[in-house]
Amino acid sequence: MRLTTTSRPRPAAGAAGRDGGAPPALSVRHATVGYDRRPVVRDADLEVTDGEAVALLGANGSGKSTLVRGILGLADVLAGHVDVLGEHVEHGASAAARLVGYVPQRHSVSGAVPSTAAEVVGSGLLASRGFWRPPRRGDRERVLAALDEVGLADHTHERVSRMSGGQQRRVLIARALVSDPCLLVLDEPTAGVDRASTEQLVATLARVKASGRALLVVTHDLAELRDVPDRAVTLVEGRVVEDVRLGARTGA
Ligand SMILES: Nc1ncnc2c1ncn2[C@@H]1O[C@H](COP(=O)(O)OP(=O)(O)OP(=O)(O)O)[C@@H](O)[C@H]1O
Repeated sequence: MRLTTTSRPRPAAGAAGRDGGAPPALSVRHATVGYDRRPVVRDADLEVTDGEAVALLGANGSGKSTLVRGILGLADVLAGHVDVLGEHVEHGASAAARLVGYVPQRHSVSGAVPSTAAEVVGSGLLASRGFWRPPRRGDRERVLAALDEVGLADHTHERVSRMSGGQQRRVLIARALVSDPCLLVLDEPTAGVDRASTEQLVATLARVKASGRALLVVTHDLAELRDVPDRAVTLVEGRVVEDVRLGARTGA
């Protein structure tokens, strides 16, 4: 039984887009992002629309994580704008937590925690809603739909610590999807994952994109993502030096 649909209703939007239509999932305009007033990323422009996937490339220390932290409201936007679905993202503000799903780099689930896949995914609802709020009707269905979206509907009650690294990564993607974000940001989703699991992860990302969500994927290995990214944006020393549309690629 499929619990997800292929076209998602948009959550309530903020301001209209620049052409007066619906705002893009992510709009970064002339943004300078850094820490303690020290700029790391300067004058960056980046837009990701619904159903579009963008790969974010750059050498170590080029500022990829800092830009992502700016989008998540975890680093200071010192100048310019970062808008998610037309809502300004400010350091510490809650808009990003509601509208952006985030899958951190090399995150796996501790073997010491005897949680099931459903419990880990359910924790994503607490994070986006606030720990003090009571469970809502429909939470169980949301968890099942998120697990279905990543192809793990048959693993709901399985201990995550017993799953493969690739499956654990997909559980974490489901945790990021459970609050129905318009934008999913992933930091090196295929790093440290074997080839077969990478194929499944890439298929999962293709499905998430087909559902209409926007994807921003930080990666060192564009080829590994096959045909998922529509564009590649490259950072060098904190500046966006290239934003190119990618043609259909056949992969290796
Ligand atoms: N929390 C922080 N406080 C102060 N400076 C930071 C912080 N995090 C990163 N930096 C600095 O920002 C610069 C860019 O780092 P960042 O982690 O954004 O690069 P990156 O492209 O993501 O690198 P990598 O590929 O190695 O993860 C570096 O000079 C780093 O020292």
